[in-house]
Amino acid sequence: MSALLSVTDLQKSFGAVVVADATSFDVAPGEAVGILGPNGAGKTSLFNLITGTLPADAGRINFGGKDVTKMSAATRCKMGIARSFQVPQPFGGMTVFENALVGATQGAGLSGSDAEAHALAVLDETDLLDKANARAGALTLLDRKRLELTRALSAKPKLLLLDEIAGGLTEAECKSLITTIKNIHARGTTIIWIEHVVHALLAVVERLIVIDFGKKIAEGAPKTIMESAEVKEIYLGVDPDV
Ligand SMILES: Nc1ncnc2c1ncn2[C@@H]1O[C@H](COP(=O)(O)OP(=O)(O)OP(=O)(O)O)[C@@H](O)[C@H]1O
Repeated sequence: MSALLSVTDLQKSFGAVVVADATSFDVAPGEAVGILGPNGAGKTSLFNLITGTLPADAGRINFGGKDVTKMSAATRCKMGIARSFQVPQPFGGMTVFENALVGATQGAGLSGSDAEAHALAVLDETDLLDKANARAGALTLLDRKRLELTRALSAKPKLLLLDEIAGGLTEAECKSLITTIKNIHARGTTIIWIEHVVHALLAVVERLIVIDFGKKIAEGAPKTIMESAEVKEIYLGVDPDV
């Protein structure tokens, strides 16, 4: 099956800081892929490049068989790429429902009762329905994370990019979020998930990509990757000879 997302020889630097160094990988429709790497490795920058908020210096991004490298972030969102942010970015003065409605209208292109019905269905899926009328700025951290998920999902994405959505949660909160993400994946949404909470990632993804200094240093089955000496050394700071 052809890839939903194809990243080829992607290059991006901020002065001397290289955040994407000849990065290439494919993601198949329906797959869940995890991205690991130390702080500052370029993981969030990779999402910015894929969503189009950051222009690439060189290389190509194909989505759904189309070259989107030069397309705007708004166009890519309408084509089906949506993300959650590491630091939740709700419209704080709006209600939870209104936040979901923004994604349904602006991202998914729905209007009227169709947009409202979709926003409510997503809030049900993300367990926020009982807080639909709460002001987004007043939510707990878990619910702000759930709202990030809601905002992304309400745009009806084919590809959902999750940026450290489990960070800062308690074990119990993390477990409940994993269940929600598993359900989203099970109904066919393709996921790329950046996460430092490794056990959360491993509960969902089928493949791991590890990046360091903008370079892909490993890619493969989660078990193989987590056991590789190179990854232990670079990512976990473990000396393979000890
Ligand atoms: N707009 C920018 N201008 C200059 N430097 C930037 C910019 N955005 C990111 N950087 C730098 O690029 C590097 C990679 O940042 P990025 O946020 O992509 O890393 P990350 O892997 O997501 O890190 P973390 O795990 O801490 O979130 C960092 O050194 C960061 O300071």
